[in-house]
Amino acid sequence: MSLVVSGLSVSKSGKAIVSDIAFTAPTGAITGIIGPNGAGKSTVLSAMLGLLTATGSARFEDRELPTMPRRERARMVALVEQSASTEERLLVRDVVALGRIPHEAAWQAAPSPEDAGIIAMALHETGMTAFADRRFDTLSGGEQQRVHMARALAQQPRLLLLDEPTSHLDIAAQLQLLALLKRKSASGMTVLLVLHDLNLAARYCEHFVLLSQGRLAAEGRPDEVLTPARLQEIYGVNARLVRDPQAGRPLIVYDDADAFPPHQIPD
Ligand SMILES: Nc1ncnc2c1ncn2[C@@H]1O[C@H](COP(=O)(O)OP(=O)(O)OP(=O)(O)O)[C@@H](O)[C@H]1O
Repeated sequence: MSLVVSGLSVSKSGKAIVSDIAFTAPTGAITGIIGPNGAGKSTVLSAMLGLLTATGSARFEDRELPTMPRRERARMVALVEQSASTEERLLVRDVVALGRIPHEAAWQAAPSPEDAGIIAMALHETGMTAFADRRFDTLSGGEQQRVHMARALAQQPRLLLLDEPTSHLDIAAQLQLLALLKRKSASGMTVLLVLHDLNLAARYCEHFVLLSQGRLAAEGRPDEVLTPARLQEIYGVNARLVRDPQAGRPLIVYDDADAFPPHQIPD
């Protein structure tokens, strides 16, 4: 069943952060939420889960996500945040085991054999098996990001939300992660992810949701959403679109950018 978002609005400090966002993320597909810095992408993910005060609707499997009881929702939806806080003194396998908590009985002291198998599989799928007995705070940024992914997989969600999950990953790890998400979506998981790399997004996402200044700017297939005119209007970049001869997906070739406008020059 698709994720259907409608009329989603968030205000903070009296200012509209996102307004009247509406889109549909199809089941068994990867939907990419794209848009410039500050467009409202992370805000939309948080609002969909009721993690901040919002109006509007985010429905999945006939349930209203923002108002669902947290534990019940965690059996259905996992979120990999941009910078997740983690109990740093835990071992990697214990961080991943946190993903099983929504599924455990209240009295359960340790993971069941079934849970242990699911945790081992999540470590394997993210290439983190060899790190299982390392302390989380000794890992590199990219390794930590993979552990957060493993924790989300251990949750066995039917809807997986990811906020810039590749930001710390080298190119091989980025491709491996996206291929993993592709397999998950092909087996029925609905995947929604925020990505800044538009070429990578166009390669792996079937559906795009483009945000700009807190509003929905476009929604549809990557080749429908990514046009040179839109890239100029929304990102302020000059680009040409060509087609990847093998994958058949759109490829963006960027022209050189102008220097930073004065207000963006770092101190
Ligand atoms: N408390 C607040 N008061 C005013 N503005 C805020 C507040 N919190 C967030 N914002 C603004 O809301 C906008 C949307 O933020 P959000 O993190 O959702 O953007 P984003 O699209 O995820 O950006 P990025 O790509 O940089 O991660 C930003 O311009 C941010 O500065």
